[in-house]
Amino acid sequence: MAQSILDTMPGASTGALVVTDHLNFWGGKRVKPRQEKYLEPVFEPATGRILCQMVPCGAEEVDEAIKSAHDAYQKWRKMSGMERARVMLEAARIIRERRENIAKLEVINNGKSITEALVDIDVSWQTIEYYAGMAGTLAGQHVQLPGGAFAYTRREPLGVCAGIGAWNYPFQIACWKSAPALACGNAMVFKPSPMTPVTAVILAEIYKEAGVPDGLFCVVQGGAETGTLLCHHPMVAKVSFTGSVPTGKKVMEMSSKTVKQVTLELGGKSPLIIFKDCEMENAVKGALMANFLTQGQVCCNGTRVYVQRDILPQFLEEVVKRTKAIRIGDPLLEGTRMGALISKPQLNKVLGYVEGAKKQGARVLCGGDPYVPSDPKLKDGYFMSPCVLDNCRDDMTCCEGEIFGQLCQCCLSTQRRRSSRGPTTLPLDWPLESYQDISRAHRVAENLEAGTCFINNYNVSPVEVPFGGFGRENGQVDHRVLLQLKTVVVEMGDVESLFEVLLPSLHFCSHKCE
Ligand SMILES: NC(=O)C1=CN([C@@H]2O[C@H](COP(=O)(O)OP(=O)(O)OC[C@H]3O[C@@H](n4cnc5c(N)ncnc54)[C@H](O)[C@@H]3O)[C@@H](O)[C@H]2O)C=CC1
Repeated sequence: MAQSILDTMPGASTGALVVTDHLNFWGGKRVKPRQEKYLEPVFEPATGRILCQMVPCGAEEVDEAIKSAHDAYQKWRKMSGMERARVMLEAARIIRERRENIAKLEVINNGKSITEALVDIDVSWQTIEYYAGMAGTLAGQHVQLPGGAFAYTRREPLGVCAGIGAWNYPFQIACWKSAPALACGNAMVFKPSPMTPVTAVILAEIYKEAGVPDGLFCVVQGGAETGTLLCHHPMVAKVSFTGSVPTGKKVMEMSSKTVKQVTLELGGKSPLIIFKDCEMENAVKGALMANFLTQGQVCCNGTRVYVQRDILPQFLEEVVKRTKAIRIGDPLLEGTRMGALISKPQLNKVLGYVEGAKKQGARVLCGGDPYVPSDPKLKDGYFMSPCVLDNCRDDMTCCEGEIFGQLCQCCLSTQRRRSSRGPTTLPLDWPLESYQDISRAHRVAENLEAGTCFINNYNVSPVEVPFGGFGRENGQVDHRVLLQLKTVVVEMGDVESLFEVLLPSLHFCSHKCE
């Protein structure tokens, strides 16, 4: 049982946990996978050891989960917003109470530092709390019409929503997707990334414990094939996806076949602009926050850093000094600030970008190498020293695509040009502007084509604020795409028919003919 996994967490250490519990969840319980011949190993990034086996769900299992979610939806949708809110607040409370144990499990599966994982879990329960607060406020409109007639609109749930998650924020993404969906009266079948299958099922158990109807939040494990089954299933009303741009396009295309609504949270390649009137200490801190969270595996990171010429040497010196001081190692230790990348292929991909950047003329100011921590149990982990590049140009490979690693995040694209680059071709842009001249800050924000602009900070995403570059999650916008509007028109008098005038003559005529 998940509870027992969480119970073992207080004494958990890196390199010791093996997860053998079933990772699917529907009908209110964990479900044994049926396609065991297709099992895929899931690795603990800090050690390279096998943590568990993920068995993808096939068509029959996906169908069963969706039907279980649909049954729960029939009960949940009839509850008032306040009733739903109470259950959700209880779920938020349980998560808060178990935050440390959930965070530890997340670290073991994902490789990020415990300091960051704790923030993720806090953001998770806050998201559920926020949308619980909104559940009771969802209301339609009343419109008065002539002659005492009126119309009203009802804001109704869509039905069963599918959530497809990425591996960089496994538990948080499951909460970001489920909290607004459930608050609006929907059910959700969630598919985590096959690389991080462990914590979504903990969320399913917590929702159940809090009192949702059995099946309301289901978890199906798997990769592209299972995701495809969700996108094609006729009983799924909406797909909310987080991941890469190419997969997002496929999700949109598949969902269009059965006219499902879609929310896409995709990758990006955001710029970070540092003006010479910045407060240097904050600009440097902002650059680190923009580049190194979750080992650089964050879709909104500010990876292309444009610094005005006058302050460039000082800026680089400070950034390099602090980057070298980042403590890398066992992600479960309190003092660690950088853990391991998600997988060996991801590590190799990022190292490949470093080599490519060097060949194209970038200068490595620090890092960019595989890192072997002194603790022998971490020798096969996917660690890399965070890297700062100088002399980058927009046409370099490292400045074009999303890298998702410590190179990308510290790829200082410090071009000696006067103008800062315009929007990227990717759908996601979160530019940072760091300066003290606040009127310039607003002028630049107005003229950037971007989903979000941070002024004098970076990667600050409280749940109250809409997040995204293509689709939007959080804040007061998310729930609108999780509800459908039904208009009800009510007549209080007699029916006026346009055809009524013809009737007397017709009647007269037939009478005469008789
Ligand atoms: N926006 C974000 O937060 C994230 C962006 N990414 C970007 O994506 C890159 C690759 O990461 P992946 O995890 O491989 O992303 P991905 O886009 O391949 O996978 C994301 C999710 O979609 C599922 N999926 C894959 N193919 C599918 C299909 N045909 N139909 C339905 N679902 C499908 C995956 O199983 C996973 O749950 C990263 O290097 C990064 O650039 C990755 C994670 C998060």
